[in-house]
Amino acid sequence: MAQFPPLPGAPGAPAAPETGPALHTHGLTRDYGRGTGVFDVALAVPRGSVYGLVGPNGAGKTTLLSLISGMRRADRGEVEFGVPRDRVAVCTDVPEFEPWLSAAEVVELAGRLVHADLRPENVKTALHRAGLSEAADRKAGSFSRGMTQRLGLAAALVAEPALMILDEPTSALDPRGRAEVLDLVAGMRGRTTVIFSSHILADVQRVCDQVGVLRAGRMLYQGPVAELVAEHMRPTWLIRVRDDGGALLRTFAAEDWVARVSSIRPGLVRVQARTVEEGERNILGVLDRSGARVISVGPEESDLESAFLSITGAAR
Ligand SMILES: Nc1ncnc2c1ncn2[C@@H]1O[C@H](COP(=O)(O)OP(=O)(O)OP(=O)(O)O)[C@@H](O)[C@H]1O
Repeated sequence: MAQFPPLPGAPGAPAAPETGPALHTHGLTRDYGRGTGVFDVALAVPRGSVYGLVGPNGAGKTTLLSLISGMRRADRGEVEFGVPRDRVAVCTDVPEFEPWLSAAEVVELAGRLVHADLRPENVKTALHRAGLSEAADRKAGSFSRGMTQRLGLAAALVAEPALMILDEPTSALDPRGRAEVLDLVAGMRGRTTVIFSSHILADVQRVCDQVGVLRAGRMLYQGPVAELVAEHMRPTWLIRVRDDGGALLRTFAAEDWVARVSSIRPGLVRVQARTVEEGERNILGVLDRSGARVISVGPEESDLESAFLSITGAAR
């Protein structure tokens, strides 16, 4: 049985501290059997951060967020909020609303659950931030999946939460909608703590400062995105040349410090050294001796995607 401490903000509970993590869990476990579920998860979400929860399909992201938000029960472990419980907002990946309510009514209802004195401006602002001003009077039942997802965000935003838990908030959105929602999330940094799950690692890299990598229900890495990317920096360079690059490729292949060389497309060669140092010491000398007409040469940027693939054991 899960041992939950009294929720901060609940009657009789101590006042929430203003420092320390906005959310943390200890030993959080939900075992569905046959190795699935989440196991011993110690999540730590720093106050004011934007925390991305990533992992392959079935890693346990939705389960973990549901345990935190109380929608599912843990077998064991603890969830501790560092913010008042009534300032935590949750938005599921497929939010559902009464189809006969207008978007404004949905948001107003959500807001009044928390603030009895909610003002019409609060509803307007939330709809505006979620990009739904034009659709305020339309029935929720007529909304596309992307608009429904935005409505979920508006309903979560209206009471100005201190912590937002968002499960795949951009999954149903087109590229423009995704960019808008990511900007919205990025704009909350420092004021509102946000934890969101996503499959799209470029999105996470763009807006998150913290990341948690789940695989098979276990947390493989948790910490700053920048650190994870730097740890997995690969000693790889991209070289653009005027010709098709075939001769250069053969030249690099004969070098003993080169671990791998490949042609990405005509005129673009990728060279992977055994170490950063060997690459930095040798690459320009080889280019010089080769006589190739070099347009550009530079390190291949490491990104969250390559770090993720490395950490979860998949080869690129
Ligand atoms: N209620 C349940 N009963 C039994 N097994 C479940 C239940 N819910 C989820 N699972 C299993 O637990 C694992 C984790 O599922 P979960 O939905 O939490 O993963 P996820 O990381 O959110 O996946 P996705 O990225 O595909 O949405 C999966 O193997 C899933 O089939």
